[in-house]
Amino acid sequence: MSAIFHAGISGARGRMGRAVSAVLDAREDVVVAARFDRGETPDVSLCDVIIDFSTAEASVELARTCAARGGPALVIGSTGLSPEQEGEILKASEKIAIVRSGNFSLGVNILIGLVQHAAQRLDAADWDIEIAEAHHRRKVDAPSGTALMLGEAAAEGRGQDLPDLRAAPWDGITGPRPVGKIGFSSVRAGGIVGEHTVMFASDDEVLTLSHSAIDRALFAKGAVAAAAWVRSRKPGLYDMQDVLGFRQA
Ligand SMILES: NC(=O)C1=CN([C@@H]2O[C@H](COP(=O)(O)OP(=O)(O)OC[C@H]3O[C@@H](n4cnc5c(N)ncnc54)[C@H](OP(=O)(O)O)[C@@H]3O)[C@@H](O)[C@H]2O)C=CC1
Ligand SMILES: O=C(O)C1=N[C@H](C(=O)O)C[C@H](O)C1
Repeated sequence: MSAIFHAGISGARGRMGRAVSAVLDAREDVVVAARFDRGETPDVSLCDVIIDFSTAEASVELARTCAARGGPALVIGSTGLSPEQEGEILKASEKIAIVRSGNFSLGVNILIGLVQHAAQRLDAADWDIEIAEAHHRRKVDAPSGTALMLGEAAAEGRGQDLPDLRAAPWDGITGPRPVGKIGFSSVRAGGIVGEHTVMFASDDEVLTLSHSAIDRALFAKGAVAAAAWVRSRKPGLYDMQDVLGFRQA
């Protein structure tokens, strides 16, 4: 059995916080040293690593707090961060090790590689890319963090940055589709855990790559694996591609 470590849960009473709690409680090598939510000041000194599924603002605040004292390491799953907030996380990662990902599932992290591969090989002049996602009615951000990661992978495949390729939402008299843009669409309904589809469409054929999350325990298991991985890493900003060994140093 691996050495025991002390974990904290930020956003502990939320949907993901409860899922993470269940995964941690089932492990013999983890002591849950802190659980906290909105309005509670955590004693982060009790933890080797904190798993955070809360809000963009709360994640930035937590990263600042941990960076200021040189630890603990963080696993950040919150989505909907602005570019400025992403910059704050990057800054904190100069002092502490952080794994940040919009999706901790193995399937989505394989899908990212497939999307990049396809985008690299399918000529932007002929192939349009559309990313569609569906989530439960309580989700507050759109497009989902996963959809944006898939968009980044597609843009990378085309040798560009997503902000340069992201299409404005199709609504009203849009005119013809601009060549090479990446479109996004979102559905919010019922209890859908998480559906993502990347469509590559030419005049002659359509290639569709998709992923369905069946139980959010999936994300919790991935986040706990990331926590076990990151607690002994040097400061830096990592993602699930690093945790899963998909990115070579
Ligand atoms: N990366 C991934 O794989 C996944 C990411 N997510 C993302 O995780 C985040 C949380 O999702 P979910 O669990 O469904 O949302 P919930 O709203 O169910 O949970 C969020 C929790 O965070 C709490 N919170 C708010 N402010 C703070 C704070 N300052 N410090 C600590 N906790 C705080 C909330 O409290 P209160 O209710 O009082 O505001 C709530 O209990 C979202 O951004 C979501 O998109 C979700 C699933 C997977
Ligand atoms: O809010 C959720 O529920 C989810 N959020 C993540 C996202 O924004 O992609 C991951 C997952 O799809 C569930």
